[in-house]
Amino acid sequence: MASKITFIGAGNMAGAIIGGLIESGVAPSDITATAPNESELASLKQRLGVNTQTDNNAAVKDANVVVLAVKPQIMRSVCEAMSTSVQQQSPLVISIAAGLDADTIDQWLGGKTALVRCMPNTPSLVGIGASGLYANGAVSEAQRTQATQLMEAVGIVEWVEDEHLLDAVTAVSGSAPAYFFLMFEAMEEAAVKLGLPAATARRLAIQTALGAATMAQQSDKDPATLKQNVMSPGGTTERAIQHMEDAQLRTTIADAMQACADRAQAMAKELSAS
Ligand SMILES: NC(=O)C1=CN([C@@H]2O[C@H](COP(=O)(O)OP(=O)(O)OC[C@H]3O[C@@H](n4cnc5c(N)ncnc54)[C@H](O)[C@@H]3O)[C@@H](O)[C@H]2O)C=CC1
Ligand SMILES: O=C(O)[C@@H]1CCC=N1
Repeated sequence: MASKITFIGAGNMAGAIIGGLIESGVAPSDITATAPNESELASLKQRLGVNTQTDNNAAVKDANVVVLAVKPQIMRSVCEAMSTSVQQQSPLVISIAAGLDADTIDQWLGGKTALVRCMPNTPSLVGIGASGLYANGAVSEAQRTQATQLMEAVGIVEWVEDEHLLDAVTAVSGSAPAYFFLMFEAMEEAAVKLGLPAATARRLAIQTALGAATMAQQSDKDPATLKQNVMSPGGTTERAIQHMEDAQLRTTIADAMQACADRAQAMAKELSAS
């Protein structure tokens, strides 16, 4: 991928994607990251060897791809302050902000931007990311391929043709690593109550999640069948699963994902009106 890629913002998500890109073979010298804070940039430079810059406009010059990786709440001021540079350079712009719609960002950047909205997740850091992508009308086929290649370097990619579906992607993968981390916390706490040392419990729970995910990915059986295969009639798993069903775990998950997608929509409304 012989592109110069600039990340506007150098926080959790940018760091995860940059780490994954370098791991996949992208040269650190082809990557620039920006942030207002020199010390945040110094640690990124030391850790990953990328170029750093506190001036967003300078960082956009020479970039083929600009990834907007700041918090949604400051996206407007950041975009408006670099709109002239973006208009001059005409890079492919990829926004990873939750909620914010393509038309709003395009407007803040001065219009006619080739803009891809991407909803990634933090496992991109270890090359097992899952990203949803949406392109506006100004994105060429070559730029779509460029965005696919960039995000496939850190995981799997699914394109959506209806922009609103990115809110569903946020609910099922963007925010979802946190759901599984919560599950690890809860399982570790419960296992400690059952008498296991915390470190042992954590190791076993994480390895089990990894095993279940790998099986689900590699098997031709659906998750319901794989679950059934663990449940001996009258056995231990049946008791555990029955307890989860009785406690309406499915409803809790559905409600949480609905709340996630609703929040993305509400953020888009709040921020486009501000
Ligand atoms: N953290 C996650 O799991 C995910 C985050 N996202 C999206 O990624 C974006 C960034 O989120 P995080 O990385 O979690 O936030 P973060 O707070 O870790 O990073 C934000 C970065 O922006 C920098 N920044 C602040 N003002 C700036 C400016 N004027 N110019 C350049 N950089 C500036 C900060 O110094 C920091 O490096 C958000 O829009 C979020 O919706 C999307 C998917 C997953
Ligand atoms: O919580 C958030 O708003 C961001 C977007 C998806 C994951 N983290």
